[in-house]
Amino acid sequence: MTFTLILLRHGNSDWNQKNLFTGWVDVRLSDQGVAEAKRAGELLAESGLKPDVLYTSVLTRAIQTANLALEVADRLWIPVKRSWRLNERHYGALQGLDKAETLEKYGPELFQTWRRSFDTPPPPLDDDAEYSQVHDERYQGIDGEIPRTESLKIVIDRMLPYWFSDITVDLAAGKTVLVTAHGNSLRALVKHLDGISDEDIAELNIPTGIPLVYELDNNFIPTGPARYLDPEAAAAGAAAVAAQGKK
Ligand SMILES: O=C(O)[C@@H](CO)OP(=O)(O)O
Repeated sequence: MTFTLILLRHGNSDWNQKNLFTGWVDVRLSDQGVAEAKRAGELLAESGLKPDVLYTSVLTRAIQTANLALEVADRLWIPVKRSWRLNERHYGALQGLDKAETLEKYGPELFQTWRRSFDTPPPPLDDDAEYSQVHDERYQGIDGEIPRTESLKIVIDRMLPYWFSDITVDLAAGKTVLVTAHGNSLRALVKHLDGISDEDIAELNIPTGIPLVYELDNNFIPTGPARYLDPEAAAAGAAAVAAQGKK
C-alpha cells in the first residue's frame, strides 16, 4: 500500500511580485497567483487525484491558494486543518525589504547565506518593527515563542513534529493529503522526505502554484521521485525563484 501526498506552494503573492522578502507577513495573492491557484486545481482534476484532507499554514496566501484550487477541483468541501507550523520561514529583519536592494547592499554571499543556507538565520526582527508578528492574534496561543527570525533548520524543527503528529496520521489512514504551504516550509518537508543534505538543499527551489505529488511507503519514505503535475512550468518557476534579486 502506498500513500499519496500532494504539496502545493501558494501562488504568486503581491510581495513576490514586488520582489520583497515576505516570511510571516500576511500578504495576499496577486492576480497572477489567483490564476496559478486555479490552474493548480485544473491540474489536480486532470490528474484524477482527489485530496481527502487539506493542511494549510495560517497565512492568507496559502489559504486562498488551497480554496481556489479545491474549488476548481470541486473538492472545496474536504476537512481542513491549519497550523502555524506550516508557515513560511520567518525572515527576520529582512521582512519587507526589497530583494534586489538587499543583494546590492550586502553582496551575493551574505544574500545567498540569508536566503538559502541551512542554519544561518537573518538578523532578528524587532518586536516594534512594522512587519513584526508578535502582536498578531493568530499566534497568541502557540506553544513556545513566536519567532523573530528562522533558518531552514529551525523551520524543520518546528514543522516536523506536526508532520509526525498529524499529517502522517491522515496518510496512514489512507487519505490523500494536500499540503498547501510556502517556498521554505515545503523545502523543509522535501528535504526530510528526499533525504537531501544540508548543503544540497540550497539548490532546491519550489515554484509557485504547481502540485508536487509523492507516493510514500508504510514508513512515509518516497517510493520514487516526486512528480510535478506540470513539469515544464515547474522547471521554469523554480529557475525564476532562484534568480530573485538578480534583476
Ligand atoms: O520572501 C519569502 O518569504 C520567500 C518566499 O517568497 O522568499 P525566498 O524564496 O527568497 O526565500
